Amino acid sequence: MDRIRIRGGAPLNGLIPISGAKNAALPLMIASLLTADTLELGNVPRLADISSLLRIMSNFGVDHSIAGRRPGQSSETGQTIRLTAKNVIDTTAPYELVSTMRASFWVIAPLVARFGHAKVSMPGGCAIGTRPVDLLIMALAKLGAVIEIEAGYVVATAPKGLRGAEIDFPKVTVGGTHVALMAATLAQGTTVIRNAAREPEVVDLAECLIKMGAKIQGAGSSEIVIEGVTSLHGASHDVMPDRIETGTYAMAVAMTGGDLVLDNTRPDYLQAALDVLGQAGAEVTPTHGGIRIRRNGNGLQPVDVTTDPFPGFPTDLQAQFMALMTRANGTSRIRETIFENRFMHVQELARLGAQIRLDGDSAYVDGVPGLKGAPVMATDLRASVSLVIAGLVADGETTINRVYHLDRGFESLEAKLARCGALIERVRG
Ligand SMILES: CC(=O)N[C@H]1[C@@H](OP(=O)(O)OP(=O)(O)OC[C@H]2O[C@@H](n3ccc(=O)[nH]c3=O)[C@H](O)[C@@H]2O)O[C@H](CO)[C@@H](O)[C@@H]1O
Ligand SMILES: C=C(OP(=O)(O)O)C(=O)O
Repeated sequence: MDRIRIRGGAPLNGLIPISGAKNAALPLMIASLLTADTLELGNVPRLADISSLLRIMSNFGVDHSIAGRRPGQSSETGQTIRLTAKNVIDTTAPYELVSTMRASFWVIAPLVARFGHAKVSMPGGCAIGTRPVDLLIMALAKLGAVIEIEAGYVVATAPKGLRGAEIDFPKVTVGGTHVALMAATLAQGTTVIRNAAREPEVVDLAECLIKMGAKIQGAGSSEIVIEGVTSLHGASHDVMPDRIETGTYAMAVAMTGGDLVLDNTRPDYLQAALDVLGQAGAEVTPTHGGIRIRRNGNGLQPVDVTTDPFPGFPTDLQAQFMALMTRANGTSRIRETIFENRFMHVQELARLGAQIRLDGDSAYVDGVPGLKGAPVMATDLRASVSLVIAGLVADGETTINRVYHLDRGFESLEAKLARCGALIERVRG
C-alpha cells in the first residue's frame, strides 16, 4: 500500500493549479443519465472517486470516452469525459460498487426519473458519521416514486413518471438537493425545493442541467423552482474549481509560511474560510485567476470556527484548519455541526504532538511551539490531508499510511506541493 513521506520545515512558494471539484464532477457525471445524448464534461479531476463512478456508469451501459484537456481550458490538470447514456441496460447499482463512495447513491434520481426504476445499494463514503439517506428518499417519495428497502438496497419505482411536488428539507442536505434537482427536471409539473443547499456545487449542477434543457430558477438560494420537461439533451460543461482543494493549499501555506498563488479558482467559493485565514494571520489577496496567500515571519493567531452549510465555514475544511491551529499562539475552539463523528484526525494529530481536547461537538486546540514527525494513519479524505499539513511543519519525518483516502479527492497532491518546495514523496508498495 502506498505511503506519503514528508520531511517538515520547508516553506511553500510558487503556483498551484487548482483542479476541478470532485464534489461537482460526481453529480455532473450522474446527470448524464438524464439524457440519451452525450454530455461532455471538461476539467474533470483525475481521482479514484471519478474512476469508481465511471465503473458504476459502465455497469448501467453508459458509454464513455476520456481525453486530455480541451484547448483553452485553463487548468494544466484535468481531463474531458464524454458520457452517453443511450443504451442503458441495467438500473441496478450493486453494493460492491456503491459501498466505496457516498455520491454514487445519487444515481437513483436520474434512473427513476428517466426509466421509472432504480435499485441502488445503500451508500458508503467517508466514515465521518451515520450519514443516513432518509431525506433523499423523502424527496423522491414526494415526487411520486414508490420506495421499498430490500436487503440493503433502495428500490424506487415510478412507472408513470415522477410528478412535481413541494419538497421542504428539515435540514440542509447537499446530496438531497442534488437528488431532488435531478429528479425534478423530468417530473411532470412544478417542483419547489425549500431549505435547499446553497453550495456552489449545486449551482454548477443546475447550470449544466439548464444547458441540457432543464428549467430551473433559484439555484444558489434556499428556494429552487423547477419546471419539469419531457426530455433533456446533450451539452458541454466545465467542472467548477475545487474550493476544498483551494482551501487546503491555502491552509498549507498559512502553516508553512511562504507565498503561494492558487490558480484557476475563485475566492467567493470559500470566502468564510479565507476570512478565518486572514484572522489567523495570513495575507489573502484575490488575483486575476485565483488567490494569493502569504505568511511571512508572523505567528498564527487562534481563531474559533463553527462549521456550517455554505456560505459558512465548510466541514470539509475543518480537519485542515485544526491542523493549522495546532501551531497557533493560544487556544482555539473548533465546533463541528454537520457530521457527528468528524474528529478522527484528532488522535493522529496528537501523535505528532498536537494538544487537542474533545468535548461533545467541539475540539479545543492548544497551540504548541512545534510538532514532531511520526508515522500516522489516514482515516478519511480530509483527515488525511490535515496530516499532510501538519507533516509539512513537523520536525523530522512524517509517514502517512493508507493514502488511498487522499487519492479519492486530491489530484497530484505530492507533485503540486513538491513543485512549491515541500519535501514530500510517495513511497509505492
Ligand atoms: C460527494 C459530496 O458532495 N459530499 C459532500 C456532501 O455530502 P452529503 O451530500 O452526503 O452531505 P449532506 O449535506 O447530505 O449532509 C448534511 C447533514 O445532513 C444529514 N443527512 C443527510 C441526508 C439525509 O438523508 N439525512 C440526513 O440526516 C447528514 O448526516 C449530515 O449530518 O456534503 C457534505 C456537507 O457539505 C460534505 O461534507 C461532503 O463532502
Ligand atoms: C466527505 C467527503 O466525501 P464523501 O461525501 O464522498 O464521503 C468529502 O469530499 O470530504
